[in-house]
Amino acid sequence: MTDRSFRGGDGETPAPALSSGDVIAALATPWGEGGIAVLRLSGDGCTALLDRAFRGRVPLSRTEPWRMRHGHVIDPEGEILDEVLAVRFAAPKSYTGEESGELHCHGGALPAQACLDLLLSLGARLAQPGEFTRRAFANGRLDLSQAEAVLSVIRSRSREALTAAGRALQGRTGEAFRDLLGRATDLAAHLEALLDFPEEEIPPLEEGDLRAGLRSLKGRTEDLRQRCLGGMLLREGIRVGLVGRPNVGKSSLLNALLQEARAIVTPLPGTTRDLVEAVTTHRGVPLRLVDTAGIRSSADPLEALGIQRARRTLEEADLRVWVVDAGEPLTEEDRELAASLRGKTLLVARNKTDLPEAVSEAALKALVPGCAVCSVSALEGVGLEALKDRMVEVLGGSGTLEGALSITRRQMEALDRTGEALQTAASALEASEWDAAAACLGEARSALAGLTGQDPGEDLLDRVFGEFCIGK
Ligand SMILES: Nc1nc2c(c(=O)[nH]1)N(C=O)[C@@H](CNc1ccc(C(=O)N[C@@H](CCC(=O)O)C(=O)O)cc1)CN2
Ligand SMILES: Nc1nc2c(ncn2[C@@H]2O[C@H](COP(=O)(O)OP(=O)(O)OP(=O)(O)O)[C@@H](O)[C@H]2O)c(=O)[nH]1
Ligand SMILES: [Mg+2]
Repeated sequence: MTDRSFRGGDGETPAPALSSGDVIAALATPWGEGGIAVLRLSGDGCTALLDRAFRGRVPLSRTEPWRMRHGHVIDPEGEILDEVLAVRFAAPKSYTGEESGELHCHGGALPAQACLDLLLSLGARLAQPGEFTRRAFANGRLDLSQAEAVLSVIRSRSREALTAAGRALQGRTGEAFRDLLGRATDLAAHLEALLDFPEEEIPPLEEGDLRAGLRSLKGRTEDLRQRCLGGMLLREGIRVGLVGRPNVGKSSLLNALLQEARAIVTPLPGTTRDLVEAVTTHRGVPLRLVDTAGIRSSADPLEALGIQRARRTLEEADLRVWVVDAGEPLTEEDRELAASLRGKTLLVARNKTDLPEAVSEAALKALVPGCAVCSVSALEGVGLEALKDRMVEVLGGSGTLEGALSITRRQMEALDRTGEALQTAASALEASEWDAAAACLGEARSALAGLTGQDPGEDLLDRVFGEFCIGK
């Protein structure tokens, strides 16, 4: 058999010299019991390294790449560590774009650990979090938004989120970013050319063109922002605080929204003390609902602590649902709470609409102007779908989530910066302040360049890939 000379690490075959740190290895599947555990390697020389650990009918290096082979992983003493399948990828046709390989071991922490230890002892280095994907990025296999999308795919919590992440992984987001950057660059070049004119001689026609170009760029940026906002919602979800005075039915509403008796409900005001959190998914958007203690002034120290937490949730949530009892006239507590909610992202849930009406929608709209009021009955399960629709809409998932593109918070911030810079540029242009307009356009371009990942700094890459798990 041809594989005899490839008996790995038995002292007969000297290890090929590896430049240190070139070959990375890691477990690509979770630790613990499972069907299969996949170890992956990447870097120049990883096939030679695998030859010393894997014994099949023929050495892996002599097999056709991209085809699975059966064999055993053998330690330096000749002991079989596991029966495995192995595959090699020839550069550049691999995930990382480098020479790569995989060992598919029996699932379970021990076989995988033993095989990984062997690979490390043979000269591989344990990969850092996200290092495979980082190498794929460095080798131009993925752009930065695709790399970030890998994580979104992994973390998707709904089919809709997976679709949005899949679009980004296919490169849709990167394309859109590059398109905007290209247009911004054209505009900047146009503007620079005009700056060479003495001020009074700028042709009015050119000026009109420039304004129109900027308007269209702003429009495109806003469209993209909407699609990305949808993606953000699908990826990150919304933290929704259910707040209100005691006994209005916050816990009942939580339970009704979850269709599960999660929180304790009693007719006594002051039932809920601690925060009760639970997630439900609506139109693909994870809604993290937080039930809180009814807010009132209380002498009970325990209740007071709960109320403190309720107030903190009120401050920190992405969205507050102010729950009101429609069957009882508004109290001073209601009015105080309404005042403290003013200016925040808010929905009103007019609960207990199965009872004779004491509080009308109009009265609430007058109390919190511009705020949507949803009439519901937690008891009878009325109006809950509409309430959930509104939760998603209020945070910008209006229109459709259909064309949503998954992006990260980092990307969303850069897109926001782009929009703001374009807005300022437009105002400057209207006022014929050319230099200011050029500066703002420059800002927009640098924000977009951060998005397309052209020339990213090490710290940015550390931040992006540091979130990944080892082996991705
Ligand atoms: N076993 C295994 N499953 C996996 C991965 C992997 O690396 N290994 N992936 C990784 O995370 C994902 C799939 N992504 C991948 C993307 C490109 C290539 C690749 O080798 N592309 C080459 C060769 C294609 C070919 O066979 O011709 C290319 O595009 O040139 C592999 C995986 C999910 N499933
Ligand atoms: N008729 C009617 N009663 C409701 C409705 N929702 C809740 N209730 C009742 O109102 C009372 C208080 O409900 P909870 O859900 O405990 O109210 P809460 O706002 O969580 O109260 P605290 O935890 O004390 O702040 C209970 O008796 C519920 O059965 C509703 O839609 N209609
Ligand atoms: Mg409660």
